[in-house]
Amino acid sequence: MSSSTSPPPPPPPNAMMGSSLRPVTFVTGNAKKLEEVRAILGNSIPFKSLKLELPELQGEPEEISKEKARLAAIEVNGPVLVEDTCLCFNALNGLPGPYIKWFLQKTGHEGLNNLLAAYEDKSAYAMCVFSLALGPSVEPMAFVGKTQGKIVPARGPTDFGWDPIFQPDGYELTYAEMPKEEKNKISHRSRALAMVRAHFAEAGYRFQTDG
Ligand SMILES: O=c1nc[nH]c2c1ncn2[C@H]1C[C@H](O)[C@@H](COP(=O)(O)OP(=O)(O)OP(=O)(O)O)O1
Ligand SMILES: [Mg+2]
Repeated sequence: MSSSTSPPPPPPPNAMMGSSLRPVTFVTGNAKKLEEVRAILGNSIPFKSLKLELPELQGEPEEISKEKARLAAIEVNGPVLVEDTCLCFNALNGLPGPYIKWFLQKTGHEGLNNLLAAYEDKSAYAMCVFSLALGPSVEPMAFVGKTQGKIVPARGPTDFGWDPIFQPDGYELTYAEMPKEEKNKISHRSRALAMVRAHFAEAGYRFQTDG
């Protein structure tokens, strides 16, 4: 059956599609994270950055990351991207997980190895949860990337967190010993950013140009 009036157009796949967004601001207090995000994203997603240490909830990694995004979106009053990084020991059912920053600060690389001394299983995974909030009143979306590996006595440069004690599966080198480009190919961060990128491509956001 045909009708004389055409049906209403289907709703856009994303409510923000076609509207002009300000560029996304990546909010972090960690310069090394920012360096990696820049190297991994290149020109694929236009973004600015803001150095800000946001308060972090306790809880499950995804909720911690999303809450960070909510707070960042209020600060920036626009679209934001944040991430929270976990280092999870399988023998400890995923701990230290999101609390790795404090464990690292208080016990150092050696203390982190000692935590596993009582266990045969030294396996671990690095995890990054990026959260994107399009604005202060929009529910954040989370994107997770993981890299499996094991915890080893520290080897390599000590300029970025727990890189010297994490040896990804399939490598004889720790993250710290690997050339940066190699880490960025296989890292928890690059895997999560691949999902962020796919989302941007799919949602078709348009960004305001300056001015
Ligand atoms: O690829 C990494 N390789 C080695 N170490 C890493 C990596 N990525 C984060 N890290 C460290 C930084 C911090 O000690 C903890 C995560 O805590 P996390 O709250 O996500 O980071 P942060 O407070 O430094 O920066 P932010 O302002 O974005 O929250 O693991
Ligand atoms: Mg933090």
